[in-house]
Amino acid sequence: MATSLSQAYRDTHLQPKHIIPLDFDTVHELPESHAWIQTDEFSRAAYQIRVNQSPATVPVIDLRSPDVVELMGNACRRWGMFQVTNHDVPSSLVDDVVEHAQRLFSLPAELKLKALRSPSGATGYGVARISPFFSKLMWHEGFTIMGSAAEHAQQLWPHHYEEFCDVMDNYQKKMKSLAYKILLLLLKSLGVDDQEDQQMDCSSASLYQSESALQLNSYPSCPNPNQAVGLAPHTDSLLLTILHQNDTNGLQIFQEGTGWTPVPPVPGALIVNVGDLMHIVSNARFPTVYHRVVPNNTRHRFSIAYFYGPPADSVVAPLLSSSEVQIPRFRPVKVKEYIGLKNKHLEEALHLIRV
Ligand SMILES: C=C1C[C@]23C[C@H]1CC[C@H]2[C@@]12CCC[C@@](C)(C(=O)O1)[C@H]2[C@@H]3C(=O)O
Ligand SMILES: O=C(O)CCC(=O)C(=O)O
Ligand SMILES: [Fe+2]
Repeated sequence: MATSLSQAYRDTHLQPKHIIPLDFDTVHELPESHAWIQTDEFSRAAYQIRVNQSPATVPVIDLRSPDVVELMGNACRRWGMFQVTNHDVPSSLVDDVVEHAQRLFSLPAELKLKALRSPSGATGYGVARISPFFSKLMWHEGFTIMGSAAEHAQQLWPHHYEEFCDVMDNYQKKMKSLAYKILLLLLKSLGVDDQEDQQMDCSSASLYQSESALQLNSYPSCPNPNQAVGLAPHTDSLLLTILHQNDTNGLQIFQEGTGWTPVPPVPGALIVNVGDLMHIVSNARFPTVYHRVVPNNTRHRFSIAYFYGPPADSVVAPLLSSSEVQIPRFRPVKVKEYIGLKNKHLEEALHLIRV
């Protein structure tokens, strides 16, 4: 039987102990558990490097631009990221998703814990999946949806869970078609134009089929943001991530030589970033983006991340364009095998499949 994405995550869970989010409503100073400043992780280069104050910023691209393929290709090669406008996702739908996320995160802590993602689960309320890799906790709480959210939403709102599920389903449908559109444009910019050619090669992923996950993120205002971490630096694992952020700064990307660059919210735009699998498919022509979230003293940040990837049972391999001579930099890897490697080795996973 085919493995679903959620099964692939369940199969390789790595959570020795059950970590639960802080009850942010009741704390007025930064607890020891969330104070990163004295840890090795905090002083490692990635944290120390200054934040670029007047940086070049990731490009904002109009999806209807006649040069969209070139613009996106350039942005992905240079940044692994861009923001997109004219994406046809109604702002009312985005607002609806954010409102439901806000409603969820403002529930009392003991109620949210009823929908806790179990250590071996995929869907539900909880800390970021990467949390066990760090000795301190993040100033963050999340709600992950893989497949149906009904079971967990019902634990929160026994009689009114359907509306939440409908909104999340609608949003995922819209995201899916946007992600597919963007994937085709990116493949075109990589010189892989021919869908038929590719599908004949049955060893490579069926990039034209997909699975996805939705992550609602909440970063409450933080009493001591300079010593805390909203979301620790990481790369996203799948092909593409499409992110909405509310009007509160916090997202930063890391680039060699430049350091951390903020990605300020652009009203109405969605952020698109390259994930590890796209890095593999592009044969490292597109970098996978190392990013983090820093907390804010006064404002509550919310973000909605949609992760788009091929089916868990399919194989991903570098797609080499016919017009350039290239040597594959990665061996072919099954999506679920890569998820397993990532869940075990985090950023080392890509090195393990390098050839
Ligand atoms: C489909 C995905 C993508 C996941 C795992 C799973 C569902 C939740 C996603 C996140 C969301 C928060 C950051 C991250 C790093 C995390 O800890 O959970 C993401 C991770 C990934 O991109 O690897
Ligand atoms: O909140 C953000 O802007 C980042 C979220 C993120 O990186 C993720 O969910 O993977
Ligand atoms: Fe991310």
